[in-house]
Amino acid sequence: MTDQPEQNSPFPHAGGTLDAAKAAEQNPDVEDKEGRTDAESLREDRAEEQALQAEEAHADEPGLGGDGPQQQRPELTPAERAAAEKLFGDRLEMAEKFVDHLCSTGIEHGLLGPREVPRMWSRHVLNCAVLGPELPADAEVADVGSGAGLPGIALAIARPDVDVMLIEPMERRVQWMDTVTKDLGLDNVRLIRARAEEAVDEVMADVVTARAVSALKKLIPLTVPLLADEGELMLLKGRSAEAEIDAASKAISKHKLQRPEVLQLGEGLLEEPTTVVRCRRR
Ligand SMILES: C[S@@+](CC[C@H](N)C(=O)[O-])C[C@H]1O[C@@H](n2cnc3c(N)ncnc32)[C@H](O)[C@@H]1O
Repeated sequence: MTDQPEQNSPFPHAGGTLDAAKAAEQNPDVEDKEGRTDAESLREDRAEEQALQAEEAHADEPGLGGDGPQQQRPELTPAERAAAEKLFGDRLEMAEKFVDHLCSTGIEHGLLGPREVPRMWSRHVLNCAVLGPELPADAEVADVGSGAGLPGIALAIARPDVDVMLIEPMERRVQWMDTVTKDLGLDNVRLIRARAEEAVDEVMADVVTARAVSALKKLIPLTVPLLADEGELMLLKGRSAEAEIDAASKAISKHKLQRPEVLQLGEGLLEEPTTVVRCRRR
């Protein structure tokens, strides 16, 4: 999860259950709704499961950013400062403290790559915070695959009226977010250590967000079950947004969603606007 916010995570899928595994082994040629055979689907699930375990095992190893000198928070450029003041208001100091954590322990723990430090504001924190003004008043927000708290912590800082559930399966990342949110004194967040698919019974959100977790065709089945009836998905994406929507057409119709909208947020505020895919139920 180092460099590219728009890069797709290799480990978003639920992982096969034992029953699914048995079924796949017995019926290797049966196709699922996405046209994959059970055996292909199982292989893909296992690869994703292994990738998640491998990433967990190596997340805190030296060499992922912890070896070098401690990195410092980059200065805000005048344009970034104007955006940060607008988005964070009187919580700008809290946002600065969050950036301090990202640039120090966040890098040391391998949550972001060291090359991200100079662009921590523009490409990560401001890029996520531009979603803030789009959230309904007092909304319940669920951020799936929060990792280093992006976008979840940035949104909780920008919008003190909303409650943000930070859903993340990897223990070290959850511990890091726990330390950081306590240090910031951020009281409108709740940490849920789980995969999205395990959190279905305890989450019913007005807005579900995710950044760099998975391509849309896999992200939709993970996130829609966490939505309240009138809720909406706000998924941060990159240039691939339209192509991902096309590739997700079966998931969109299966989950009874309207055709997603692609929004460009932060135009005139950020050097590069943030692409967000918004989906609502039909
Ligand atoms: C590439 S990181 C992105 C982290 C953060 N959203 C960001 O933009 O910096 C992907 C994160 O998604 C988490 N993840 C993967 N599969 C998930 C699932 N099924 N449910 C919830 N989180 C998941 C991973 O543990 C990882 O922290």
